[in-house]
Amino acid sequence: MTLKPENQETKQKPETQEQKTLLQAYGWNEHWEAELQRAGAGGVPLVAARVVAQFSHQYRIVTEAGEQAAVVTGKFEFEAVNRGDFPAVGDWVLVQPLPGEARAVIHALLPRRSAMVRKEAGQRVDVQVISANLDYVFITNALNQDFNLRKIERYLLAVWESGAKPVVLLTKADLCDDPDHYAALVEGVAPGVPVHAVSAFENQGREALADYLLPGQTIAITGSSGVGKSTLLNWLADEEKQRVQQIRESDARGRHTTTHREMFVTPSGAIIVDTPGMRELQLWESDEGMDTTFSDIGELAASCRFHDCRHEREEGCAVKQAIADGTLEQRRFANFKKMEKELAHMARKEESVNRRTKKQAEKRVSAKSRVGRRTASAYAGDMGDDE
Ligand SMILES: Nc1nc2c(ncn2[C@@H]2O[C@H](COP(=O)(O)OP(=O)(O)OP(=O)(O)O)[C@@H](O)[C@H]2O)c(=O)[nH]1
Ligand SMILES: [Zn+2]
Repeated sequence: MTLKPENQETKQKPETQEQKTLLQAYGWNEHWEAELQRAGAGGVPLVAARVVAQFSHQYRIVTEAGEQAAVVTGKFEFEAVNRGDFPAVGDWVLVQPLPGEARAVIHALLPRRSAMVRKEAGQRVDVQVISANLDYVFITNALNQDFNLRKIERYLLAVWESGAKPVVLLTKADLCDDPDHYAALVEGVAPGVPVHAVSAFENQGREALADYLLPGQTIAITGSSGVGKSTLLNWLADEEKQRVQQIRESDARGRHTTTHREMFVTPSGAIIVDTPGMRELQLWESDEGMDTTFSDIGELAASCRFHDCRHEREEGCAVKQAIADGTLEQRRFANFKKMEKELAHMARKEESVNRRTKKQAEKRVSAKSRVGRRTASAYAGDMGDDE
């Protein structure tokens, strides 16, 4: 008699704990729980999942039940206006598990807390989300001849704009006699941003990263080719291989960790994102990011005699004065002007594209109300159905 309830407990308890652990290991928390409640599950039984890898039209997701392939619903695709509306690595999505089928179906996206976005100004501006819901982005720069403050400024701009918090990692500290000197230079152009010198080769500076590598925190690494990102990742994930081995012994799910993926959980519990997109990040700037990255110039500009001073040949220009007396570096100002110009160029492109996209969207809506009536039954169970 006394054995029975105990048995029941041992049967149920590990299962629910394990299932919770898997999603939580990937960053699920009260915030997402609240978003899930807000989204409401409609008529279809939907479960939460995180996107861990993205291919052109297919995703790998992790649900409480494990990892699997997924595609978006036809409705999702139909309603997407640009590429940014589709799921990206790091997104939390609501899926219909479809037992017995190879792929789950993604019905909806929970609102993003942050997004690294790439906007391409070619013939048209296309918005692409490179990764979503990052807490920190490690901006890497090497402590050798490649050290480049201007590059760091550009990355900072992109990270501020994303909504994630930037951290600058100066890699290959073993190649440098005075890492502190360079760290101070970075601090000069990145007020308030943490800067750490590290060396994967000499296992140096790892303690400083412990502040970020916390359970449930999602972190991506960016920086130019050759700065040592792969080496850094292997260094950070060193114990991961062992852990995967352990999981595999106790739970078949561990096997999934060997398939292709762009997101993994480190021994410390932090979730690392490593996608080709983050690696070859093309930098895009915005007004908001500009204000944060160049707050010093903004403050100076407030003291210029003319409100609309362009800091070129104007009388009483505080920015020019700061350059003359050495408090503002000419090169930093030049970088600021260059980015400002690129921004203006992007903004003009975007404006004309927005006008076109709006027209297309209007067409879609009127087409949808026609199609909607015909295929309403097919969508009947979909989330947020407004038909
Ligand atoms: N001295 C020194 N060299 C390093 C360190 N970390 C990486 N390297 C070397 O730097 C080179 C580039 O390292 P990777 O890790 O491949 O650089 P990456 O940023 O991943 O490069 P991509 O894959 O092109 O993006 C390799 O030759 C590494 O051995 C370090 O801490 N110290
Ligand atoms: Zn001025």
